[in-house]
Amino acid sequence: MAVQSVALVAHDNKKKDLVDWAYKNSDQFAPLRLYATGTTGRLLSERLGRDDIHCLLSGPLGGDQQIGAKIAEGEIDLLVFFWDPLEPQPHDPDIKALLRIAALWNIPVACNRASAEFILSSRYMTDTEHTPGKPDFSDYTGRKVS
Ligand SMILES: O=C(CO)COP(=O)(O)O
Repeated sequence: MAVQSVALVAHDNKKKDLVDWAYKNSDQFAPLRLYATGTTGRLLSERLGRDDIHCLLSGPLGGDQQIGAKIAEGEIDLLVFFWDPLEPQPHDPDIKALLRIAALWNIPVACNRASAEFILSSRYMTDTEHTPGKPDFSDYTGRKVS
């Protein structure tokens, strides 16, 4: 399964880095469905000249949770989240929840430009034979609860 949809998220001090990186790779992004939290999405739309980015709510207003829900529903194949390790965020529980859901559903996550470059240059980006392996939660969902 090739990557078809990507979520892009960045904290304020990292937005320039993310937008510059996305612009540099805009040819590779062209065929991909893009999702983003509100402010990140607005900046990306302006810079990439795309009006088809699915801009959700701003992160602190629920956007991180919206992205997490889309990951759980299988709508997002890759998360690029340049989070800021030096700045406390008011919605820290939402950030943690988003990263947890991405780990739970086994999707690749890039947390900075270096990891984003590794992932974007991976042959798995376009390999239709490769399946990242969706986890099987049937033991959990079918468990006995008295
Ligand atoms: O806060 C964010 C991620 O946690 C990003 O939200 P914005 O893109 O709306 O700034």
